[in-house]
Amino acid sequence: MAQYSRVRGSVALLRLTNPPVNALSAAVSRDLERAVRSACADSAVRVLVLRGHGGTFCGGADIRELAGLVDVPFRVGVSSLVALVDAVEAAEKPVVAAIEGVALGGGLELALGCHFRIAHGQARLGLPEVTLGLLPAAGGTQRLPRLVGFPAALELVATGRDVSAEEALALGLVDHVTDGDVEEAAVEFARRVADEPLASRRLSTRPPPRPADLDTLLQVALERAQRRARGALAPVACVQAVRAAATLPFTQGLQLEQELMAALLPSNQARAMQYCFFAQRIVGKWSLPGGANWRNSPARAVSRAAVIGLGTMGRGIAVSLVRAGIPVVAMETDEKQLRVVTAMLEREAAKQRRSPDSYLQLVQFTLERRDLGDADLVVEAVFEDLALKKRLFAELSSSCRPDTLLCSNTSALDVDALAAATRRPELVVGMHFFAPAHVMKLLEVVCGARSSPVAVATAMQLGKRLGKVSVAVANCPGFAGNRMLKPYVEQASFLLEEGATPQQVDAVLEDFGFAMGVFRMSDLSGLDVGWRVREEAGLAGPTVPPGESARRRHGCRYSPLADLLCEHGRLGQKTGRGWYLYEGPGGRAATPDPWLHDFLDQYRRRHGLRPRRIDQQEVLERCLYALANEGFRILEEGVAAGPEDIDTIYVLGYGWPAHRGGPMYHVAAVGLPAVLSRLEHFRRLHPDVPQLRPSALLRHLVAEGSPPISRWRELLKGLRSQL
Ligand SMILES: CCCCCCCCCCCCCC(=O)CC(=O)SCCNC(=O)CCNC(=O)[C@H](O)C(C)(C)COP(=O)(O)OP(=O)(O)OC[C@H]1O[C@@H](n2cnc3c(N)ncnc32)[C@H](O)[C@@H]1OP(=O)(O)O
Ligand SMILES: NC(=O)C1=CN([C@@H]2O[C@H](COP(=O)(O)OP(=O)(O)OC[C@H]3O[C@@H](n4cnc5c(N)ncnc54)[C@H](O)[C@@H]3O)[C@@H](O)[C@H]2O)C=CC1
Repeated sequence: MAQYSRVRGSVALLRLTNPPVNALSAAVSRDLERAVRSACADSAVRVLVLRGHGGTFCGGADIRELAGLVDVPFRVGVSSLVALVDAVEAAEKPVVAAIEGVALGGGLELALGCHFRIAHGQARLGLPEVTLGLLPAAGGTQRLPRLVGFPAALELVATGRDVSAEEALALGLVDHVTDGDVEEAAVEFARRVADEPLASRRLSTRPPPRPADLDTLLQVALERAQRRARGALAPVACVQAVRAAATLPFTQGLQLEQELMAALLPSNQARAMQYCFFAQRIVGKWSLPGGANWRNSPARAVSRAAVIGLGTMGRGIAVSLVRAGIPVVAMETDEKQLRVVTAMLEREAAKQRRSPDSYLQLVQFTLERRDLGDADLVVEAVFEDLALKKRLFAELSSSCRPDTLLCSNTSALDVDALAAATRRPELVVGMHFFAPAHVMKLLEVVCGARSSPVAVATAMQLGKRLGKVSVAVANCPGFAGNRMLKPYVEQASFLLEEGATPQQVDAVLEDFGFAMGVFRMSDLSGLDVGWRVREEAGLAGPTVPPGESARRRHGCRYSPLADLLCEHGRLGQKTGRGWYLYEGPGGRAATPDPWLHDFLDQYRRRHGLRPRRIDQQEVLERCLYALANEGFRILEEGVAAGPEDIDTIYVLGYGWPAHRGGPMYHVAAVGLPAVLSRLEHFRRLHPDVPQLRPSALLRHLVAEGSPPISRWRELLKGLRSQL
């Protein structure tokens, strides 16, 4: 909990202890407040040093208490932290925070209550509450602007971005950075400042920062927040609270901060985002049917990796590896790709404030496969062509060390088929990164039927080391994420056939919170990607059996609209036209295209389709429920271990708004009986669309009385599990 001991005579060392991240639960906050008061009352103590335990300062307020997951009366929980920070700031003896590991959320607010802050060079500091649907409500929104200035505070609070110790020092957030022992440095520092007057160090007493361009700063912050997460409440509340720091005296600002927090805490959005937080931790606790799991299966060390194919994906994967300090052999057949990667590494090094050489020296470019021999792990990212990949895996199996893991970044192909092409199927897994691979936080680890625990553990661990959230899924076409995308995209196309426009469908999805609607997203990725997949699957192009009607495939409804656009050379942004019109090839600004509207009219006339008015609710329900329904099938087949896995994949990989929790969380929040009834309704209207047939699992859950989503994982263990 919290205790204090005296070191070197007059310095009291207070230790905050609540493993693993020293979260400030109500009990811990109260305990620490008592320790602060005792140390202050000890006449032998002149100065206090406050540090954490286990290599970290503090990960913030206890999110389980905030989320109502543990039984602490809410007001007691939150008021203890506020009282603690106030007591620290009001102490008559200097308090020095010794920060290592992280000081996040309430942890940083506690440090802001201290009179001085020392940080270890590797520490990270931030106020990530906005990512939990909250705001820093232990004075953070009022004290931070008084310390680092209004613009920097506004940005940090509204985005939740954390900063390095180096940046914290530049901002004035910390007083000193050390690469040595942080406690030693803090004790030394404390002795130097023991007699300094404290008045100016109490941030609450500082005058409000008043930037001349306040209104512009606020406007820009609000616009950015809306662009990042349309409809999210917390970023707006964060901006309002920081505004108060500039416009109101401290106590009134604090009161507004707490009122805003009182409105956010019980909101559905905060619940959804806190669910996402815990979901992202649950997915790390993977298991395989044989009993191997995250606890009993150690990962193999990856001290050298290789990437094959440096196109859109491979270059991002190579950058991620280099950024994590892992030497990479990068292989290509097209020499000009090597120059692109070099430029990207230089840009990335500049962004991380590193010298270009520190990154470039970690990469060995090659056009020769024999140079891969020494890698611990290879990630293949060549064209999505099964024959090419199988050939490559067979060759790698001969040319790499016998214990080298062979991983594919395929987005949908059969990982077992790749494994079967090698003499080491147990060392083959899918590592499905998302574009751009050095930015997106998701990694789907595709466990083949013969993948060994060590292969899965190594891929999962490597993902974490690259700063990603790794989710284990079983092997099936499209795995979890892309498999669910298919019914979603199909429904959107059917809606166009029935009378909607791309901009209407996109507007509904963007209002729901997606950064981009389905058609804008398809234009961005390139319509030819899906076209090639459909051709391979016999749904489009020359492989369609002769005599098959344009709008039916394998006895089911099919929309050829996207194929027709591709045949017209409309591949999306890359060709300057797709579902929308762009300024030119590579353009980003989408405008509605009159050509497309004529094309849709003609198409409907040709197929005798009478356009009808389609309302927003139908667009949303058909797209999202079809997607979630496929999610239930994935769960019932054991392709994903629980709803948390699917929701994490969608929030981190597909732009599903975090304040809506994810597709499975969303349908649980809407109510499973209501979702079932709407799917049954749509199924009656569209009997030739199998994706609208409610899944057996959805029916089962409704029959079981719609248990809360937190219980689904346990219930699923009784079903067929591939994980
Ligand atoms: C009527 C109403 C009146 C209202 C009045 C309003 C008054 C308001 C009072 C003030 C309220 C206080 C407001 C506030 O400041 C709120 C906060 O501080 S919210 C918390 C902010 N902190 C964070 O968001 C940090 C979250 N954690 C992390 O980012 C990472 O965990 C961390 C970087 C710390 C460590 O990462 P890593 O080493 O990778 O470990 P894991 O992520 O796997 O975590 C390990 C383990 O720890 C659990 N955990 C982490 N952080 C917390 C936490 N803050 N609380 C509880 N538990 C935490 C995590 O879940 C893992 O446990 P599992 O069992 O594996 O899930
Ligand atoms: N583009 C995307 O958004 C995503 C793609 N993927 C998957 O990643 C893989 C790569 O896709 P992209 O990067 O988009 O393709 P890309 O076409 O941009 O790049 C492929 C690269 O592989 C190189 N290459 C081809 N054969 C090679 C060989 N034998 N040896 C070495 N290099 C070779 C090509 O020269 C090209 O530079 C595919 O399997 C794809 O399905 C996965 C997730 C997202």
